[in-house]
Amino acid sequence: MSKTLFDKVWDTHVVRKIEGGPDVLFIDRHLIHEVTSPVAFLGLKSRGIKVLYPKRTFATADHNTPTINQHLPVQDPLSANQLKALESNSNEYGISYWGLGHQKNGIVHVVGPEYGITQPGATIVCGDSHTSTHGAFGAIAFGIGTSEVEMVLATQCIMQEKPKKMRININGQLGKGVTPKDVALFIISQLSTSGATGYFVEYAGEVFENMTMEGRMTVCNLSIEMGARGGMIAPDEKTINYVQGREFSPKGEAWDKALAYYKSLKTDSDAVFDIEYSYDGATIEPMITYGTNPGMGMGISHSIPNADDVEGGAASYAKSLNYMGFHEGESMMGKQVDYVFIGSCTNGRIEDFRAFTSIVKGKKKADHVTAWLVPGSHIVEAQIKEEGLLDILNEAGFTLRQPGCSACLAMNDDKIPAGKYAVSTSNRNFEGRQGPGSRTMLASPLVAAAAAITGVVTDPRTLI
Ligand SMILES: CC(C)[C@H](C(=O)O)[C@@H](O)C(=O)O
Ligand code: SF4
Repeated sequence: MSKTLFDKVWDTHVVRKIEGGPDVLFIDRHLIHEVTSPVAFLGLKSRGIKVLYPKRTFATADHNTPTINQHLPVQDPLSANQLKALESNSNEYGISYWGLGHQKNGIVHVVGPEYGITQPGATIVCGDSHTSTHGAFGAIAFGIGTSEVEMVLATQCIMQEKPKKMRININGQLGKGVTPKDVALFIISQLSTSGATGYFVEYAGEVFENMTMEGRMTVCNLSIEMGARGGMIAPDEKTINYVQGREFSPKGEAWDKALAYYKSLKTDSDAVFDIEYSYDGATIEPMITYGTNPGMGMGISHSIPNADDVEGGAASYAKSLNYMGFHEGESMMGKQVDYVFIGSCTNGRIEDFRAFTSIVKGKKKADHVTAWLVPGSHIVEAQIKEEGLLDILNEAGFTLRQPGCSACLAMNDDKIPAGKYAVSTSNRNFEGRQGPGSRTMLASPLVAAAAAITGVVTDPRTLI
């Protein structure tokens, strides 16, 4: 029978089928961080259970970590406790632990691919919704809850209902200044934040084929923001070149075997999806969000829609615009910007910093803008320095912080103050997401750079 990419990976990992119930899936790699793992370990301890395959689990500290002075002790007691718990649990159970200050430390979804933990055709889970990022490699990767983290630690398996299958096809060429982030925000604006609920998405077509691995990660990362269980892209030469030779990638004979598997990971031409959507890449503009969920996005040259033209209740639409201090029919161009944040597992990779730098080069940061530039990992941080980007950024009035989730969810000190406007390359613009009362406009690194230079929302195409 014809199979989709998703079917092929799923079926390879089913250890047991429960009649009328979920499948039991083997999990190849399990990523953990300080927020969602402590309670899972407590559960193991209370039941006297060991971690079945500690070498398949990898721990990094990212959500609560400061992005300056990482050599100093963490002040906030809750964060300090969670970080301590991650360290002691990892040590106790023989799990690789990349804590604060460790050379491999960084955002879980950035370091996973960098060290080859992420593999094509693998099953990857983490107690974190943006685990969908790893689908960029043709893996089935999804976020799980804390009780499931405990289940995976104990059994290396998880019980899952097989989701429905969606394919999103985008062909054509992207225009100038249109990045993978814009593609993702465009899709979410079309489907809404619940449009893919219950589905696992495959992204297909020229636009995704032409993307770099970093770009594919950005797209898959945002799958969860339209409600999907995850998103994936078939591995190709680019994927294989990226993966080969990384620390935790297979080597020697194991690599040859893996390669044969990777090459089989394509949707059969006559395979059927439960639903398909198709768009023309040439119609996508640089995007920006104007509301309080990632589906409230539009092409930067458009006007904020009228309540009548959007799905969902008028009352919640009005509440959202009111929170943002925006009005129906307005242009976003020229809107005040107080903060610019580039970073997160969505856009904290080297390519994002290259894009940001390409715009700010030879210009100066607007005086009133506070800019937080936060690399996703130490590798990204080192690349920024090695490639000379840091010099250009410093010259333009920017400084670089240390890796971590930072203002993406503001669990550390990087909080946008109440009422202030941030153009952010992260993934969520919920009320208070970047700090109590903060107002977030999600956008690409190019839009963020244009805002940082001009101090207002600006179409980056005018600066390229
Ligand atoms: C803290 C964690 C559970 C959460 C998630 O699952 O996504 C966080 O990473 C986020 O982005 O909101
Ligand atoms: S960078 Fe943001 S979205 Fe990604 S894992 Fe951290 S908090 Fe979650």
